[in-house]
Amino acid sequence: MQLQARSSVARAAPAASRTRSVKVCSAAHVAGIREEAMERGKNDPASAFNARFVPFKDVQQGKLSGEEYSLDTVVYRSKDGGLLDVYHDMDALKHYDAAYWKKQFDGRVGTTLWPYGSGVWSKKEWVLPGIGDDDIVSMFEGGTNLFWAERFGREALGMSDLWVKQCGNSHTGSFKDLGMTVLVSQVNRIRKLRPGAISAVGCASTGDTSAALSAYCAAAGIPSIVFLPADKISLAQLVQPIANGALVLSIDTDFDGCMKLIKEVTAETPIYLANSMNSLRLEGQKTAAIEILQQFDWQVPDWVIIPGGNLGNIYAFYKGFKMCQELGLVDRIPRLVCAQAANANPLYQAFQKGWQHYEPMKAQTTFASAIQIGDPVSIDRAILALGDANGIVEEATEEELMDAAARADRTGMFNCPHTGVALAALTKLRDRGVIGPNDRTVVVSTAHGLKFAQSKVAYHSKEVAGLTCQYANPPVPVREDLGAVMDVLKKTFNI
Ligand SMILES: Cc1ncc(COP(=O)(O)O)c(C=O)c1O
Ligand SMILES: N[C@@H](CCOP(=O)(O)O)C(=O)O
Repeated sequence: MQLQARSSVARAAPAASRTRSVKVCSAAHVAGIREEAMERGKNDPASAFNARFVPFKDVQQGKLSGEEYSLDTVVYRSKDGGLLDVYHDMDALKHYDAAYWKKQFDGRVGTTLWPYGSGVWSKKEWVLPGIGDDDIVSMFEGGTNLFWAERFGREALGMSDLWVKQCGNSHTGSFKDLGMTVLVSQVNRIRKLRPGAISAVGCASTGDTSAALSAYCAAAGIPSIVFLPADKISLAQLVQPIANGALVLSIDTDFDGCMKLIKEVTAETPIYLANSMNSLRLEGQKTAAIEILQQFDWQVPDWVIIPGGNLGNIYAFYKGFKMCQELGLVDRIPRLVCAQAANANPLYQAFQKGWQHYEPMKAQTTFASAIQIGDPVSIDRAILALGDANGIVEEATEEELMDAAARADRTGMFNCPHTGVALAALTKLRDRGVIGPNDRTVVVSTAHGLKFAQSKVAYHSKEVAGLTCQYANPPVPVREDLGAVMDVLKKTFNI
């Protein structure tokens, strides 16, 4: 749909400035927030924009084939079985200039105005423009800190401009919240439009998608089902969907086996698929890229390094950067690095072969358990993203990823093993001189380290077979005796 007339839409002031800021915390006011959002929605400028599903192949070929689906349709694949993409009416968005969008997005930071206080929904016009504010299920996700890794950059890598985007500082402890707010909001809308169309929402997971899905569904009162590979996820991740009341199936297979099963189940039942094969998820995840640019005052970093497993997120970041470029907010996009565990590295293998040959693999056990994936659903999306962003794929062994996480922890972080994979990839690219000492570089931290306490404890206890654990810092057992305590202090600090 084209924007009718610029003047008619432009007359409406931005929603954030038209409506009083609602500083509300108590449950008694919640109905008020939703009513106000509904009222505001009647002339919401976002409704002048339009997004729909198109075949991903059309995006690859840069040409629309005419096959398209409303976002209210339950569909995950194009007619030829390929992936879909959410396609935005860019001409409509272009009716507003870059200054308008920057002002709009910047003006919503930190607000409690529903739903714009969310880092995702603060970009609503670029995400799901057609959804009513009242249908949105949000925890005010996003808005995560961009940590200047000053000491780690300087001491470990000789870098001056290294940053870590802390996507794990989020409601369920990973970046998955960004995509799940979008998917569950759209499910909420479809269930209101067509009761019975979706009876529950399901996913296969290595632990983070399941945590986010179960939390957002629980908030909305929607049943959720998660397929987990038995004994292959952390205890913290296992307990998350259990606590949120999801139906948890612990299946005697790996993630790829769970993914195969959930695809079959969702093809045959009114259970809606919540994995990133469903491109709605990526619309939320792409806002992390936009947020990084915003946090740098719309200056473009040289490199962004992202750990990759099912490979939806690397494409989501690319899409976020690309939209900012196409709409004139920035003049280029950063170079992207996808970092994989050496034990689960099908993308790395294909990159090594110059993209001439790709083969799924049986992923081996890795401490980076959330990316223990051998048959990534978004392989084509990742290849497109890396091709256009002059990208690189790097890998990290178990020792490299655990050491990198532990070493960076010593400078004030608390990294999950997947962030360790990205930090190890960065270390290798610095060693080879690919990334320069003054290059502005962002490492995307995808989950909170507290979800992976078990493996961190094992590392610091030097209990990992085959690893030297050179940055281990085991606790010192001491008797309840001042002399004994003083002995340890004197030895450690030479006092
Ligand atoms: C913590 C964590 N990091 C990285 C990833 C990789 O993201 P993607 O599957 O989108 O490549 C995942 C999930 O796969 C994850 O849970
Ligand atoms: N790491 C993921 C794996 C599934 O990825 P998805 O983005 O396709 O849902 C998880 O936490 O389950």
